[in-house]
Amino acid sequence: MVRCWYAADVTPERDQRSELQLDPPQPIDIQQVGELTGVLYWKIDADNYKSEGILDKIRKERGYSYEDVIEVSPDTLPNYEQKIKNFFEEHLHTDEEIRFALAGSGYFDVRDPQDRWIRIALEKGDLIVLPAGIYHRFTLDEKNYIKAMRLFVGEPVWTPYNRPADDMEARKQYVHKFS
Ligand SMILES: CSCCC(=O)/C(O)=C/O
Ligand SMILES: [Fe+2]
Repeated sequence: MVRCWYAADVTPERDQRSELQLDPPQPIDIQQVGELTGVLYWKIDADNYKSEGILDKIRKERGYSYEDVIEVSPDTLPNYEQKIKNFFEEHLHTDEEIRFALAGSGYFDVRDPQDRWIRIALEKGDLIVLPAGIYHRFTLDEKNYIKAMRLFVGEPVWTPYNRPADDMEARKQYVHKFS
């Protein structure tokens, strides 16, 4: 099962790629993360997802018509340094952010209703959906590699809106549901 915990701040001594555990650690399970934030989660067989059928069912039910694959590593991602920096700027999107880890791992951080960071350790086979309007960020972990499928309803829009974006309609709707 995907591991999640409340995360400490990044400091000069604690890199974004470290676990950022609190002292003492404050784990939280993904069901609770979902209740607090609206994040959805599924475990999928990443080696057999085509025959397994779970991904197809999710895709049909939620209307995900677009897919591509992103490989985040210094060797594979064009403009890597800038993209890594952008991914870790706290931001929101006007649509869901859907990521299915095919290989490797990384951390998605999402804000809870008290504005605390919850860290979600995405690994091979984890599929998460971040709702439109949720403040979040992404970083690789210390292994420095993830390959993920990106899904979308219709033509993809990847635009991040950095915090503060509280006046955006997507944010207002999100806050109305989860606060
Ligand atoms: C694991 S995919 C890289 C992160 C990303 O695409 C994104 O939009 C983060 O917010
Ligand atoms: Fe994002």
